[in-house]
Amino acid sequence: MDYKEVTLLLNHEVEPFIAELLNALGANGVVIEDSAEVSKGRVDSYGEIYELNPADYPEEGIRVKCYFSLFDFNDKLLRDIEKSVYELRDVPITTFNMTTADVKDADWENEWKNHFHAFRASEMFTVVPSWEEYEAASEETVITLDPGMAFGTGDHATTSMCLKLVEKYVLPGHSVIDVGTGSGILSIAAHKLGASKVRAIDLDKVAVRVAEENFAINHCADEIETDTGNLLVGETERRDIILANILAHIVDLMIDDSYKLLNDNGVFITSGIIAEKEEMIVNHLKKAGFRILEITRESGWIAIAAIKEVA
Ligand SMILES: C[S@@+](CC[C@H](N)C(=O)[O-])C[C@H]1O[C@@H](n2cnc3c(N)ncnc32)[C@H](O)[C@@H]1O
Repeated sequence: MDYKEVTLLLNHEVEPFIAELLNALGANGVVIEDSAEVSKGRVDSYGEIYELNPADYPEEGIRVKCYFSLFDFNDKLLRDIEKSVYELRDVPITTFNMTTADVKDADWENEWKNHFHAFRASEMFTVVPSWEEYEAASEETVITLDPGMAFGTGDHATTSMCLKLVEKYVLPGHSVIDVGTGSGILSIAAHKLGASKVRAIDLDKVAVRVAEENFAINHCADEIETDTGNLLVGETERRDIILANILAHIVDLMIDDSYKLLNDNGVFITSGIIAEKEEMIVNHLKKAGFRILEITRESGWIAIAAIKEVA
């Protein structure tokens, strides 16, 4: 299928909100190019700086590319994007520019590849694109990924915060369900940590296919169960760990079911929550019976680990 690419130039303050906003309007994928990345540089495990190509990044602010199928695209959509950006509460809009272009499906898949290089995502895990040669140091555990059209290269703040929490709370023998698995990255991490049973589900059929491909690349296709599914609807098996990196208003819908489906002392690890929604989610978690173990924060996003504590 061919897509319409919508490119937005925006000031930095919009960054924590723009992916959620565009996803809510039906975007099939969002890529954010941040001018600050060029000056930051990236370090791989040998201490070499990745040379980022400045031509791939805007001179200032952020460039956001998102993709809509031709069925969903029309002039009203562009007006809705502009209106939603200007309606963001407490965010000054000092730069706004929007252009569109036609892209072939294959071009969009390749767009990821310009921005995705091997990187250390947590103390233990290094995420490596499937098309890149990488020699891991002895202390690194590699997750090999081709995210294709699914979310989850690991370098989004929400994914990397979840990975760190997965590394901390998933223990050998645990049973895990990964709701909104995307590329499958968190399930692969849980498996590599010794989880004995992992189930990865996503509402999006394409994401489930991509996750299955990534499980195969990481030699764990036979050990991780996959399915399409809407949150925890229809799930009956109790788990030690529930993972959900989705969006605050969606996570909110699964808090009570998560509590019911966790074993005693089981942990719910969740992200995709913008800082402004922290209070709402924390209050709901506590009301459901959870105790908050920790909250981590990065780039305007938060991640939470909460325990179903039984005295
Ligand atoms: C932000 S991505 C997270 C991907 C990956 N788990 C990660 O941490 O990088 C959210 C995923 O949740 C899926 N999703 C959204 N709503 C869902 C729902 N109601 N039930 C299951 N999955 C859902 C999306 O299709 C997407 O793949």
